[in-house]
Amino acid sequence: MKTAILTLSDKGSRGERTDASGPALVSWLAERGAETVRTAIIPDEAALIEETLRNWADSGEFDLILTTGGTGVSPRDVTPDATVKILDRLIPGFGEVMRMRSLQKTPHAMISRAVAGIRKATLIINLPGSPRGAVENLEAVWPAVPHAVEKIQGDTRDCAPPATDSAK
Ligand SMILES: Nc1nc2c(c(=O)[nH]1)N[C@H]1C(S)=C(S)[C@@H](COP(=O)(O)OP(=O)(O)OC[C@H]3O[C@@H](n4cnc5c(N)ncnc54)[C@H](O)[C@@H]3O)O[C@H]1N2
Ligand SMILES: O=P(O)(O)OP(=O)(O)O
Repeated sequence: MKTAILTLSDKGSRGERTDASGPALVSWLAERGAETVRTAIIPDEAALIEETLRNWADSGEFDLILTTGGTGVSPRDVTPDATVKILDRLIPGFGEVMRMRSLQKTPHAMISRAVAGIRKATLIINLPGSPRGAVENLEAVWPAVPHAVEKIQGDTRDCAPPATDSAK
C-alpha cells in the first residue's frame, strides 16, 4: 500500500517542534508492510491543506493519505474542515470507530473531529496530532483499510461469497 503522510502543525512547519507524529506513523506502517512514499509538514492553513490533499490524491501515486494534527477545536484546527471540502465521498465509520476506540484510552478522544473519505481512487484519513493519538487512531481503523482500498480501486469481487455447504 503506497502511503503519503501529511503533518499539520504550525510549530512543526516553523521548525519550533520536531515532528514526532509523522515518523511514528511511518514506523508503524513499515512494521505492517505499508510503504510511505511521501511525507510533508505544513502549517494549519485550510487553503494549503486543501491544495496539498487535492494534488496528492489527483496524482494517482498514493493508495492512502494520512493526515496528522489539527483535528481538534482550537481556533487553528482546520484539518477536517479542509478535508471535507476536497473529498468526493465521506466514510463516516472511520471517524466513529476512531472516537469509540480512543474513548477507552482518554475522554479527550471525543474532541477530535477527524473525518475520512475518498477522493478519486485515494483513501484519506485524518488522525489526531500527538504521536500517541495518531498511532492509536490508525490502529483502530487499520483492520478495514486494505479492504477499503481494494473496493475504492474497483475490486468487484463479492465481499461475502456464497456460503459453502458446511457453513450453511
Ligand atoms: N487515541 C487517542 N485519541 C486522541 C488523543 C489521544 O491521546 N489518543 N488525544 C486527544 C486530544 S488531547 C485532542 S485535543 C484531540 C484533537 O487533537 P488534534 O488533532 O487537534 O491535535 P493537535 O492539537 O494538532 O496536537 C495535540 C498535541 O500533540 C502534540 N503534537 C501535535 N503535533 C505533533 C507533532 N507533529 N509531533 C509531535 N507532537 C505533536 C503537541 O503537544 C500538541 O499540543 O484528539 C484526541 N484524540
Ligand atoms: O502543532 P501546532 O503548532 O499546530 O500546535 P498544537 O499544539 O495545537 O498542535
